[in-house]
Amino acid sequence: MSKEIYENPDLKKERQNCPFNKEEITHLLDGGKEKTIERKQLENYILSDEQLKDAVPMEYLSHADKYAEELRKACLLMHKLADSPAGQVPTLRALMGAGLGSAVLKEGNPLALHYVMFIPALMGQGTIDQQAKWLEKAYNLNMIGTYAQTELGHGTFLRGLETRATYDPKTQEFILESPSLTAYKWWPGSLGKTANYAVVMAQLYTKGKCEGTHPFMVQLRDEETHEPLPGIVNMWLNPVCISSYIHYGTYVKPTNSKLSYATMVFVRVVVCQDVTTNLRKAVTIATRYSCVRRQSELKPGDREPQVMDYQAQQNKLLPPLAATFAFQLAADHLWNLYHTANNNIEQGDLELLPDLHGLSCALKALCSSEAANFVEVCRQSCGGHGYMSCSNFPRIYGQVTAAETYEGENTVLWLQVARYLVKTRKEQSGGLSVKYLIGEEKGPKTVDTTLEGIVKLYRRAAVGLVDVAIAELDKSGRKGEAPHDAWNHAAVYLIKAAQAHARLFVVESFVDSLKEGKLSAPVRTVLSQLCELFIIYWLLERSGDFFLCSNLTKQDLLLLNSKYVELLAAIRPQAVNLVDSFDLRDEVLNSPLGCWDGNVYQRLFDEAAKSPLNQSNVHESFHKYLKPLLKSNL
Ligand SMILES: CCCCCCCCCCCCCCCC(=O)SCCNC(=O)CCNC(=O)[C@H](O)C(C)(C)COP(=O)(O)OP(=O)(O)OC[C@H]1O[C@@H](n2cnc3c(N)ncnc32)[C@H](O)[C@@H]1OP(=O)(O)O
Ligand SMILES: Cc1cc2nc3c(=O)[nH]c(=O)nc-3n(C[C@H](O)[C@H](O)[C@H](O)COP(=O)(O)OP(=O)(O)OC[C@H]3O[C@@H](n4cnc5c(N)ncnc54)[C@H](O)[C@@H]3O)c2cc1C
Repeated sequence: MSKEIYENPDLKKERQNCPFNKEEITHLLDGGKEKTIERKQLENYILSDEQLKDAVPMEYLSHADKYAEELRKACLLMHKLADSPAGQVPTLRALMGAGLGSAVLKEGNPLALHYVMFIPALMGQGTIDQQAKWLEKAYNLNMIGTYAQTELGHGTFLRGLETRATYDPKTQEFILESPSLTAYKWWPGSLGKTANYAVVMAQLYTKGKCEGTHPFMVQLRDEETHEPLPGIVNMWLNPVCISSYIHYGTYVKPTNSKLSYATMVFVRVVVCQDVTTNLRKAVTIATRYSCVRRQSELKPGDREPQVMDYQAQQNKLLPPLAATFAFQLAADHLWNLYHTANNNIEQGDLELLPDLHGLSCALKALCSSEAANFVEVCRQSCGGHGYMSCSNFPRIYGQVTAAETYEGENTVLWLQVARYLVKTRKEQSGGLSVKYLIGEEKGPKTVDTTLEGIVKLYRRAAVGLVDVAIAELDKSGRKGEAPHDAWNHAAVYLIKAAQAHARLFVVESFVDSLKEGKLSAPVRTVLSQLCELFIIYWLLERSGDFFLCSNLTKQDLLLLNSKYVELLAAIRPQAVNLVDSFDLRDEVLNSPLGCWDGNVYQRLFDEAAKSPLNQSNVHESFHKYLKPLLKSNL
């Protein structure tokens, strides 16, 4: 007799009479029906393998055992790559970062940097000969690489990196050295115990002249014994300069000195998608839990309500729910720009490079910081159970906040965006993704609070804040301040302008995608409600920017506030159906709070029982420490 599948009655009721086709949204997020089928096949292929399951929860293992266990599973996953039903590249993408891979590798993938940075660096920076020599070895996992750029003393300021690569024309070799403690490579993933090669970013010196940072291929460990090579600590190695600019002893300048920064651009682009995946997990866990959890009294004398029925809870969870769609659509748009720009760069056409740099910095900083804030709100919305390690919120939060720092600390990236915006506005040229900065924006006198009208307000704020920042820079210039001082003293304005630009891009991507998308009427309705909720939410959060740069009035704001709370109420009934559309398996959510069946309390109890401390009634430490204390009559 088939075992009755438990489904929490409240969740069951939430799922009745769904007015839209959930699968249509699943296909939209996957990139089409075929992609959904492929993803589900891959998930079954990976998650059905008993060898990939944890015998004990990772949190109860020592540091070294965690590493060994993650490495065991990561290597097993690589063995499964060859027979994957989804093909190598889609499988690799799924196994890196926050998606399917996180269901197996909960502490992180020791081989991630090999695929996310080492191979892309070879592909983007290596010459044809170097790619012929290294790429096959890297793809066949006959070598494991990492990307070693950050040092103890420098992570942001690449022109300040201390590692030196001096070219010796006599031996035609490069001598790589770390001249000081602060020059030690620090942070590169897998560098400690896993990788035996690295792309090392170092200052290239030739004929006594520093030619700036360049990538070098360096062997770190013996391929057989895995022992560090002699001198590895002082990095006295015979590396190979990738994308050699040394022709017969003479340095040949690259067409653009920033091409060596290209790997970072790629990762910034994929990080937007990765933090969005993590945000989807957090929103799913919090939403399902908020419909299972009943607490307090809404109507005197009534049964305790689902906490999702509190407007305060909807205000916490529905903007991040909307954000998952907004960030996904913007990340897709950025991914397309990346491919176009990259294809052009390969043909020597660098025209889109500044746009790609500006936009990838903007979106990486925006998506990672907003996602981190939203994940914390999701955690808080689950009360004490959200604080438990098994809720998965601590791990999701740790992964998303890391993205605020790695691949370019967000503040530094905002300032890069501002540099690009000021230049585009002043020169009135280029600026593919910021075309609103070229030519005069005729802002509407009265504010129109329709969707299109609100997008126009975002544009007014974006261009207005750049002008405010430029006015500050000019004011400092007139006072005789040097450009670098003026820039530093305008940083607050510059960052606001960069953030307004990033928000405009996300808002326009969301609105345009709904306009262009072939959606059924019910799906269009619910996504349009989410879109309107999100762009009003952000406007209310940043209303100062809009008051400063448009004719927004107090009346308009009150009207938008009422529209916002109406939308909360309108979307509330579909919250569970929307997160179900993400089609995130319980193993990927990895949280008793977010499981599909809503059997939260039993699963919490089962998780607690797994703790080593719960394997006996009295822990041995009682007899060693507590009992003597209790007897000591202090
Ligand atoms: C595959 C499946 C995936 C699955 C999903 C996995 C995801 C999840 C795993 C993630 C795993 C990651 C793990 C972390 C890996 C690290 O963290 S690797 C290390 C990352 N480090 C960084 O990002 C360093 C940040 N710092 C920098 O990029 C540079 O120092 C800065 C801030 C851009 C400044 O550089 P600078 O040389 O001082 O340049 P600056 O003088 O500011 O500007 C000069 C010109 O260059 C331009 N420029 C600067 N940078 C660039 C650039 N990158 N491009 C083009 N132009 C540029 C400027 O716009 C400027 O142009 P103009 O205005 O003159 O026209
Ligand atoms: C989880 C994780 C994984 C990582 N993996 C790798 C890796 O695989 N390979 C690798 O090479 N690196 C890696 N890193 C390092 C990472 O890239 C750097 O930490 C990052 O680039 C920030 O640099 P920093 O640590 O020097 O911070 P700093 O730049 O020292 O930041 C400190 C403060 O200074 C401020 N600041 C710095 N410059 C400016 C400026 N010009 N204007 C205004 N404020 C400024 C920053 O905003 C910040 O508030 C990793 C980091 C983390 C957290």
